[in-house]
Amino acid sequence: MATFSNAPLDLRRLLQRLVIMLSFSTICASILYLLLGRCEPDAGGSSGWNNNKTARREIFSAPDSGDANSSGKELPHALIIGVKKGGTRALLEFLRLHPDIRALGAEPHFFDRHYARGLGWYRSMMPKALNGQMVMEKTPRYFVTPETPGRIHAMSRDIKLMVVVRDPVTRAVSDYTQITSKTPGIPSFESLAFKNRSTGHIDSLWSPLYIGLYARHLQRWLAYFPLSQMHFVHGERLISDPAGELGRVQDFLGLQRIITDKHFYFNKTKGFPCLKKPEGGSKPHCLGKTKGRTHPRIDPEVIQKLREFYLPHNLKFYQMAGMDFGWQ
Ligand SMILES: Nc1ncnc2c1ncn2[C@@H]1O[C@H](COP(=O)(O)OS(=O)(=O)O)[C@@H](OP(=O)(O)O)[C@H]1O
Repeated sequence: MATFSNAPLDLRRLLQRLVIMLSFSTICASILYLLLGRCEPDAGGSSGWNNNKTARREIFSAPDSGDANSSGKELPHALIIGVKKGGTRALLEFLRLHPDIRALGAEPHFFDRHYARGLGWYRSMMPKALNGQMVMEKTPRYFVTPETPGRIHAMSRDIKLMVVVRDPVTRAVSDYTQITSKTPGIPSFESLAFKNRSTGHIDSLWSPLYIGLYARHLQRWLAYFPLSQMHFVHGERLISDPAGELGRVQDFLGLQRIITDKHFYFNKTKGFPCLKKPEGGSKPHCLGKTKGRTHPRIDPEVIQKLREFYLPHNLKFYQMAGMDFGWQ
């Protein structure tokens, strides 16, 4: 009798337990579903964050690690790609005065020498930047390294590229001066510039001369980037009118013109414009001894021959750069 009268109560308890167990398993299934990522929108979905991530992955072909800006560091938005001995250090040091620019001091040589280290390494080299600050570096060898344009394009197709252009003949002499400072006693500029001096056959593959074949190098960049993404800085004017050149560079970078005349003074001893107050410093500052070396005297006939050699080759370059360099 007692067993019979307790039966509905047991049934109720059993039902209650069943309901609790069912709810519990539904919750577990939902959690599992979420953890397995089944809730992601489909690939064609319009979630901005997700799409951006996919796009970033696609454009980076070098090995990468970690998300962008995970440590306040970002890949560059602009690069000074050349030319060697054009005035690239001066341009970088001047640009550092701008509060919206963060620039790496050393040359990382990522796209020409250390590409295998991957974009994670490259990013880790960059200075920390605040949101909205432009990150940049300079490696003058990029301009003449064949693989570089494609690699930079694979990282970012929107990157802004700057090239400091100097008279190719003076540039060659400057390059040679640097080589002799490191390796004294090498043959003269005049003898290295020619394969055969008596026939006048110029050795265009000699590195100091090869770098000055601006049109040839630019052609490789134009296979990846439109001319509008490149800005040519006049190397000689960077010395005679640094504020003017910097004004045009700031316009190109889409930045406010903050670097002006008031930042520079002409140091007569150095013979170059110097900074009244460099970034992070309080005293006037000129570039070091390796900038502004005294060039050796070169036979004027050789200088003339080199000018004649460069002119037809680089004419197209001067037209495309849209500047009157004055030494064409
Ligand atoms: N403000 C200022 N101070 C000193 N030097 C200046 C400046 N502006 C431009 N220049 C010229 O820069 C030339 C060196 O170019 P780079 O910095 O591109 O050289 S490097 O490729 O990084 O070695 C360097 O070449 P040389 O004169 O042959 O040494 C300078 O002529």
